[in-house]
Amino acid sequence: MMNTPPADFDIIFGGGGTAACVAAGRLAAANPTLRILVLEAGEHTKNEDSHVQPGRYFGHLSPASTTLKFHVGKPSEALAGRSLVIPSGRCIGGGSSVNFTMYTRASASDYDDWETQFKNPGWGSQYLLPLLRKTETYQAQPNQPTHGYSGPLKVSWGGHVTNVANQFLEVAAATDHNRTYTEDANDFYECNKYGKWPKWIDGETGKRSDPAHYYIYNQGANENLVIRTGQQVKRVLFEGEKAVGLEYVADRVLRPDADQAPQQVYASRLVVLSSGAFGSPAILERSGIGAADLLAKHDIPVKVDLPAVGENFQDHNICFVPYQASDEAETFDALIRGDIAETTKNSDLWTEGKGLLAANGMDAGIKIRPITEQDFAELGPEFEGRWNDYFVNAPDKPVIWFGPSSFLLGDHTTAPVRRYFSMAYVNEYPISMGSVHISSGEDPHAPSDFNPAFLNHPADLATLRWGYKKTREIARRMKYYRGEHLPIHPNFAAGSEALCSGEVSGPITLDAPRLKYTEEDDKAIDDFHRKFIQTSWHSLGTCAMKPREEGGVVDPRLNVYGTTNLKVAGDRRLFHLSLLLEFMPSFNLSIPRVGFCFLDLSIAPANVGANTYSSALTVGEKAAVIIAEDLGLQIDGVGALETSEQTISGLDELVPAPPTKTKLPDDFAGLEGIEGLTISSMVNDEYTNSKPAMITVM
Ligand SMILES: Cc1cc2nc3c(=O)[nH]c(=O)nc-3n(C[C@H](O)[C@H](O)[C@H](O)COP(=O)(O)OP(=O)(O)OC[C@H]3O[C@@H](n4cnc5c(N)ncnc54)[C@H](O)[C@@H]3O)c2cc1C
Repeated sequence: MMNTPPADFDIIFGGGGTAACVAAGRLAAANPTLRILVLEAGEHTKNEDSHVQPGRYFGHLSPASTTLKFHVGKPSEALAGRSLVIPSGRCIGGGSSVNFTMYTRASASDYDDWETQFKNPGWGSQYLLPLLRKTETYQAQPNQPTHGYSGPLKVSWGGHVTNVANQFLEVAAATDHNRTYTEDANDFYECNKYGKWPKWIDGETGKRSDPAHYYIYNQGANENLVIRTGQQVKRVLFEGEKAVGLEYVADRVLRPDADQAPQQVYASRLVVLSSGAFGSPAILERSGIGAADLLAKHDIPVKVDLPAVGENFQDHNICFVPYQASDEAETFDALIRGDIAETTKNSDLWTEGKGLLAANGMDAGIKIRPITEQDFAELGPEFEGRWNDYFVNAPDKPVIWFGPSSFLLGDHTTAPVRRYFSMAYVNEYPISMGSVHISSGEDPHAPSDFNPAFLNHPADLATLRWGYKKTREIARRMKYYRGEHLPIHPNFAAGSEALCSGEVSGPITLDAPRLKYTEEDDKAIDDFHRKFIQTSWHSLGTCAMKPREEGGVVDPRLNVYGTTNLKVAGDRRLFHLSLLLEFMPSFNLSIPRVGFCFLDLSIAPANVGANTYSSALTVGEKAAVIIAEDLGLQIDGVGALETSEQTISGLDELVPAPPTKTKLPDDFAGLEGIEGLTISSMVNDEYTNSKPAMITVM
């Protein structure tokens, strides 16, 4: 038995992303004497324009970005030989500090499945809805029963809703007589209603609503809450079966010249892994927790043979199909190209909480399910089984989400300089599932052995085919429509009725007949999806919360199977805690104990039919409850989070400033030629290790 050095902290978080910021922030607010360390691979985000101005999210997608980590999948026949590249957030706040700020909630039945199908008591919708409400102040609309009105994160329509979105809604209303409009398309329960789309943006200040700023940076005066950036967690340190600390090394992207000697840090009460769907399984495997044969391959002594670690990888498949737009369309394209006048104008507007930098260009949409015979015919026989097995008895689950985006999400260096809008459609519950594992037992910077497994099932293609056809009919009728952007559309055969048109003078009439697609046309659409489908940036599921014998890695208390944990025996039930949290008690510390648990979207046992930020926040809130109870902390009122803008200061245990200009980070070695990585590359991106500069303000 090793002699564990004295602990420097009560709780250590390995990974400082979305869920970690929420849980660490809640615990610190509840008891400021709790010594909490957050170790994060990426950089600080505090008050950086590239993070707080939501409209700059494109910049993070640049191949030179240091705020994303790019995970390169194996080449796949299902993707026409492509290697899909899937990024994840890599900074304080993780995905929430770089994402598109789309506010989309899961369906209630998604969480009910987590509870009943995957046997996780306390994780059903009735327990999580109070936590969803607790995260938010819903500025978009008053008095909605399923929304919250006093949480730290603001939700609004953003600083500008484009006329493209309004046109989309008008055409949908005029042509889709089977579906209606709603003011709240995210009420948690309903599908098949068109609506404006809210954002995680403060409607008054125009700022991004992220837990980095509103759960962590606003507690800058608390010296017991320590954030260390530029640190790669290598593995968990154990004393027997008990997790006692973390080993970490300097991050090579942020600190390329730093000594790589491993350092150790110890916790007196809890070690938390919160490194996301890619980071958390990798840390577990390097710690000897994973499939025994895989660990043996990398010379890692087996601590727990847990074959499900790194399996069950899920995401959503998305396609942004671009259309040429007339000059009247309000779009982000000039901003993305770095146009100085446009950037200056919108920077000025942002100071008043208005304009495109206070928005995201995705202002309308629908969670849609098939209704008509034509819908089912377009979805075809490949989808029939999926419909009957999965969707038919879950009326709140959308088959796809679709909506307009006021930009071309593609390479603006090769596209003609003009305005574009796109139709985005997302397969909300792909059947195909992948895996992510380590490729080295020692080097935490080594690329992962990653199989995204997109489009391995024919029903996934059928769903997307429906998305293409439905959205194209709306796009062609919108008054700003000026033809398809041919490089990113299916290559229909000459003579096909479906042939794309390129430049046109205007839209077709609202009552024009719908296009008819032949089998050959459908094949062209499938080929197109194999070539162009991409990630929705919604990775999850790789350390699934399920029974161990059913492929689980963590139990419903977020403890890793086979390690000593803090499971509280007895009769305290989670729903009592959820109710208590409504009133946010404060904590009293009791017996020091050490444990090990998990907290990020890697725990999701199954997919959610939505963008995933909202679920990550909820996992963070739920984890705060569980940790408080497991540590024997008494909850008798939880400290409120100070959300005033003035309090965002302090917490400055910063790494040295990153170098201003270096070669591409290691993540990118050999990636230059990979299709998909150029998506959203910016005109003015320099290969720097500083903030990616998508939009320059001169
Ligand atoms: C580009 C992008 C756009 C998105 N757009 C939207 C959107 O518009 N709406 C929406 O709802 N969702 C969106 N998402 C998804 C959403 O942001 C994520 O689902 C969510 O942030 C996941 O939270 P998490 O806590 O599980 O992990 P993350 O937030 O990814 O946090 C994990 C953290 O761990 C760190 N880490 C990893 N490995 C290590 C290690 N070894 N050592 C130390 N630190 C480590 C990472 O750097 C990261 O900061 C988007 C995501 C991305 C990446």
